[in-house]
Amino acid sequence: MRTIDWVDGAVELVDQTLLPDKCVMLRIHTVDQLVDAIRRLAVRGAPALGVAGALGVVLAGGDPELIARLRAARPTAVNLAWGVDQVAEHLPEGPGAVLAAALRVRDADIAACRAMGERGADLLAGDRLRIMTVCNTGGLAAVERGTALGVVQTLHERGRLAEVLALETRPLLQGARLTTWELARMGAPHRLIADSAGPYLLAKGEVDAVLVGADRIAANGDTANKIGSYALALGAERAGVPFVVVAPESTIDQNTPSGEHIAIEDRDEDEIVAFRGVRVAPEGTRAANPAFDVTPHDLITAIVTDQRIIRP
Ligand SMILES: CSC[C@@H](O)[C@@H](O)C(=O)COP(=O)(O)O
Repeated sequence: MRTIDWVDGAVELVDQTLLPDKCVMLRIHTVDQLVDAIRRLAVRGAPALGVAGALGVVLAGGDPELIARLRAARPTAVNLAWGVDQVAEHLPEGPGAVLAAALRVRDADIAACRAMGERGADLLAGDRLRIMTVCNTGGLAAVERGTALGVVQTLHERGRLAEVLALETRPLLQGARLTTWELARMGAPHRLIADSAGPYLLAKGEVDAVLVGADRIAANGDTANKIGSYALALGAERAGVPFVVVAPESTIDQNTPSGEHIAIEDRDEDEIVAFRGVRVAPEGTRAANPAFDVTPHDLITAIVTDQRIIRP
């Protein structure tokens, strides 16, 4: 199954808001529909957003206003703007060239994820690895295989995975809803943990490596990823556990010198005070909802890309 693809003249994508209860494909015909799907996280995860941006330019039919709106639908994952730009530069060559460029972005993601899986699994030492991860970085965050969870998949295929400890990833529960769903489909052993249990389990020696994805990697290696990643990086350093970022080269933003320049998406307060329409805090409670945090490069053991290993 592909998370996102171009099928019979439209974008098709898995509506991730409905998982794990239902696996429903959405057909997207307009940029407005695509921007809505991106904002409400029906499609999400940096590599999948890159492909959404690329395919969205085909839907935009050269309209610069639509392209600008698509490019800005979410601010933190650089892949979205990157995917748009990869395709938009072919607009003068006509619709055939635009579609071909968009499909190249899709195919490049499939190849990049496979390469990251291999390189990441080669990097990690040990035969029975216990991996901790946050958010969802699997096939649902890309096209076919994921980034950090792509490494987990490769380890599992090689018979080297003991267990995954997956953080539930408040407030939208990408870990509880999506990562567990993917790990179960892979047949990979896993347990779900509360986000706040991460550093404690690291301190107890229950983890061999922390693997996370990235939404934007600044030129100095500072890395924006799902909120909670920074706490894991601090816990991992204290426990002497490798903290490894797995992301395609397209997530590295050479135009952003360091983490303090990365725009962090602030999402709706309702996502914190309620879940799926059920209020969990007293009425009128205010909330802060940064969707990402920044892990400074000195806490990162290695960045595994589709082309190389960087030690920031
Ligand atoms: C391979 S996905 C890398 C990141 O995009 C992922 O870790 C993440 O933070 C996704 O956040 P989301 O808000 O679900 O789009």
